[in-house]
Amino acid sequence: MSVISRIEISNLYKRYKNAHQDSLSDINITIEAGTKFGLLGPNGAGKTTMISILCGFLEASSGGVKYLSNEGEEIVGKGLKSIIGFVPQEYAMYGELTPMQNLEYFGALYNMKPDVIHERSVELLDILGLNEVADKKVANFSGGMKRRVNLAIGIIHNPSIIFLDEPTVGVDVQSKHAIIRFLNELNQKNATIIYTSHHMNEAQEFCDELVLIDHGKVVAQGATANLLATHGEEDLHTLFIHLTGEEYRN
Ligand SMILES: Nc1ncnc2c1ncn2[C@@H]1O[C@H](COP(=O)(O)OP(=O)(O)OP(=O)(O)O)[C@@H](O)[C@H]1O
Repeated sequence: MSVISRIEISNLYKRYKNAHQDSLSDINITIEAGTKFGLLGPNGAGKTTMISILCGFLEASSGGVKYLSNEGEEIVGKGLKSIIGFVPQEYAMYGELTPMQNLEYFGALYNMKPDVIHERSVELLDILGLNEVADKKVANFSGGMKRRVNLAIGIIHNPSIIFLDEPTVGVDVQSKHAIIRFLNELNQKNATIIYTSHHMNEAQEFCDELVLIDHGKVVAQGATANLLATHGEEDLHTLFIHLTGEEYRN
């Protein structure tokens, strides 16, 4: 399998059916493999739309996304599906099943062998502090536990590019800490992490690179430290307000 070198997003536009304006407009971004990349913006900015297009769940209206190998070839089809992991904002799991049963189910969808699924599940549940509840129904779990199960499901097939839509929303400090620590560990093992968040402190600490979008357009992009220096801001929260304004978004 080819190793991913970068993701190139060029002249990307998205307008939903019957919408009167673009949800994404003229997006041009290159994401280098191995980065921790933040996709930030206020409510309705277009973050979920962008992640959905990047993962292939949604079609762009024009322009596109290319996953390129080290040899400069485009990675497509099954080869691409196997290297992408997606952790959605909503809980994508079966409440009546245990974490282990959920992982067995989703692992099978990736055509993983049962013994490989089992080994990987035991490892993930252990790392994410879920081994003691591996045989309990997910429906009774706390928000933080469900988020950790969501994460384990999204990466059961050991993807090298991991998309996460608000992975730390609505969880306690302990789960948030465990999730971020685990994402850092995955990144150290060369996984590319692309995530959205509303937590500016967390994003500032976590991301090497980020893009800030507002009303479907890129308003800033670059290495986190460079962006702050260029705009003369001390932290991402202030830069965010400076670039996107203070009015409410619906
Ligand atoms: N299925 C859809 N049909 C029509 N418009 C949509 C659809 N999904 C999203 N939109 C619109 O596209 C824009 C971008 O939405 P999107 O959900 O991508 O933003 P977001 O940055 O992820 O927001 P949030 O932070 O609230 O999750 C919004 O104006 C939204 O109303």
